[in-house]
Amino acid sequence: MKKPDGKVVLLGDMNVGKTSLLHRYMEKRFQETVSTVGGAFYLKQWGPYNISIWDTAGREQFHGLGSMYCRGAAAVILTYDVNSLQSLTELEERFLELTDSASADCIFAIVGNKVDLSDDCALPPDENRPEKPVASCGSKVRKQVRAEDAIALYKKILKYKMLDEKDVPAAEKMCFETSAKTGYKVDYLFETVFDMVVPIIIRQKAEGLPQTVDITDYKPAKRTKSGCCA
Ligand SMILES: Nc1nc2c(ncn2[C@@H]2O[C@H](COP(=O)(O)OP(=O)(O)OP(=O)(O)O)[C@@H](O)[C@H]2O)c(=O)[nH]1
Ligand SMILES: [Mg+2]
Repeated sequence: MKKPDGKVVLLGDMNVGKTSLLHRYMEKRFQETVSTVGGAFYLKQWGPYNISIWDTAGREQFHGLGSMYCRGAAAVILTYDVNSLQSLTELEERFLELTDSASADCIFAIVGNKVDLSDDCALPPDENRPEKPVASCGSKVRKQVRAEDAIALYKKILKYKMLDEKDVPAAEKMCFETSAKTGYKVDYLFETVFDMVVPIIIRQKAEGLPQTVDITDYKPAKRTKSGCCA
């Protein structure tokens, strides 16, 4: 098997469409999925480099695996569902800390998937959205997460990582909206990220950093009261 030169990891809550995005990009089709168990990866040739793209499980019981998959990652694609504000909140509350093991110069992309289900009839900026029932907007439902919400999260990530806005790609460039179902902006997302990780791969190769996932790094998650893992 070819050895990967660099790693891109998809993270996000269950059901947001991580596996579907990867299928759409790699196989150019949308097919029914089953909820991911553990993780899986695809290898993508990008110019002279082989990039491994890791699909992770959003389900809580697999949460402990996330930081193992992120180890040394050149890019992390944080995925949410544009019709679920909670799925965006989860990125900050549950998934961001998993990226502590990623490369220090890791690229972050924030991706709102399932745009085919909603119309972008923008909400008034001061409307208190989460408590409101989903209103209809034309033939579709009204989108629950605005582009500005994703941009605000990107800026919080920079703060968390203690990065200066002027040293990293602009938030507007790194926040995407996609549909794995129709294929909308899926190629654009992955190919933008691949172009950005090439310099990181070159540096990692020069430093001789390994690009495999070491399962001995896995630390089982603590049990919570509900019996799930955290
Ligand atoms: N309408 C629509 N449905 C989607 C889209 N992407 C995924 N889905 C559906 O959403 C459900 C969950 O998709 P998955 O790709 O399995 O989600 P996941 O993030 O991989 O979930 P876990 O593996 O549990 O973490 C499936 O029924 C998909 O068919 C999309 O862009 N539009
Ligand atoms: Mg999945």
